[in-house]
Amino acid sequence: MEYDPGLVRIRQCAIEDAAGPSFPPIEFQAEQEAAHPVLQKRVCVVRVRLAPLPWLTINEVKKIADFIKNKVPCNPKIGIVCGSGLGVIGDRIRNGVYIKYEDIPGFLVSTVVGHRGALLIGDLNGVEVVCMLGRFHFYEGYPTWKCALPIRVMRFLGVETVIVTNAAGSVNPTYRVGDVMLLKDHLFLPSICGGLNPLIGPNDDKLGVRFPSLTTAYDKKLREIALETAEALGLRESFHEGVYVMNSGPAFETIAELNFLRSAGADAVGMSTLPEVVTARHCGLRVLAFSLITNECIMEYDSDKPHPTQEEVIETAEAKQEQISDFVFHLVSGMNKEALAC
Ligand SMILES: O=P(O)(O)O[C@@H]1C[C@H](O)[C@@H](CO)O1
Ligand code: HPA
Repeated sequence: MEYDPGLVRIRQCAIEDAAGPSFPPIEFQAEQEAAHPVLQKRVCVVRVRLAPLPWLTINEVKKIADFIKNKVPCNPKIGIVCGSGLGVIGDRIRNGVYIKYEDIPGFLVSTVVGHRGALLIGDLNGVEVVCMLGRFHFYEGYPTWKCALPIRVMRFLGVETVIVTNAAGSVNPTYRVGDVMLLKDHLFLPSICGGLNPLIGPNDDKLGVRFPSLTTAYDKKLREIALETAEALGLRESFHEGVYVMNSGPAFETIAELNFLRSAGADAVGMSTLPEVVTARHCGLRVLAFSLITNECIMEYDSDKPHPTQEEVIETAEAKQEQISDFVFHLVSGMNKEALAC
């Protein structure tokens, strides 16, 4: 259809100005030309379609939580995110009800091997928990805020504390494959270098503050309970506290990158967890996070050690899964006792 392109451009500018520069793309379609009844001029009628904002509002997140509560009446206080190969933690849950991610409207789907793709709600050692059997990664193509959406859903299910787990490679030479590192701090590279913080976008003050502090992101008391649990299980020697660094993935790191990360203070490197931790702290959840060290990172050019592969990651996780699930089984009980005593 013929229309005056100048007129469309003017209207487009006006709408973009009003909407602000961070608005998502706006589509314009010249629909028809008509005589303006008052101005007695021919004008172009334009249909404007505003793309919806990409972020979910609190009400939309609540709706997902309500859907889950309607399906499974529940009141979980602890949420668990299972990293690669660690879904076996769910096998210890009694009277559990599974909800596949694909059956939850507004949720996402797991696309990675080793991630089962379901929520499991039930009793873990006397504590009601909601467990994510598989998580969402940035490298799957999900924006970081979406990777962390389940954490907000957990918050609206009533969760107060989250245990976030992952598989990671060690850059600390004292760590061994099969060890566990409790996160005491992190380097969120995709956030500080790439602007990929999950809290970017409109902030709802009802959920959390615009500028949350992460100085004490990893709860000290929960780490103490975790170390006591490891001690009681005879695992203390293989437990460490350290700094986790997130690489966006999916490529594993180069030797130069690993040496750079080590010199920056990292102990272990992975491709997940931090969007969830930041989102959890923003909405007031306490966080305990740990990495299972599934491989040693290669830091020297003349090394003849095997290159890291996802198969090795899953293999180590599977070899250690019973120990890890036993640890989490006892850990939730200790955490629950502490929460009740507070
Ligand atoms: O979900 P996690 O972080 O355990 O997934 C593992 C670790 C890396 O993200 C990726 C490559 O091994 O899988
Ligand atoms: N690098 C990054 N992510 C990982 C690794 C690693 O060596 N191992 C498991 N996840």
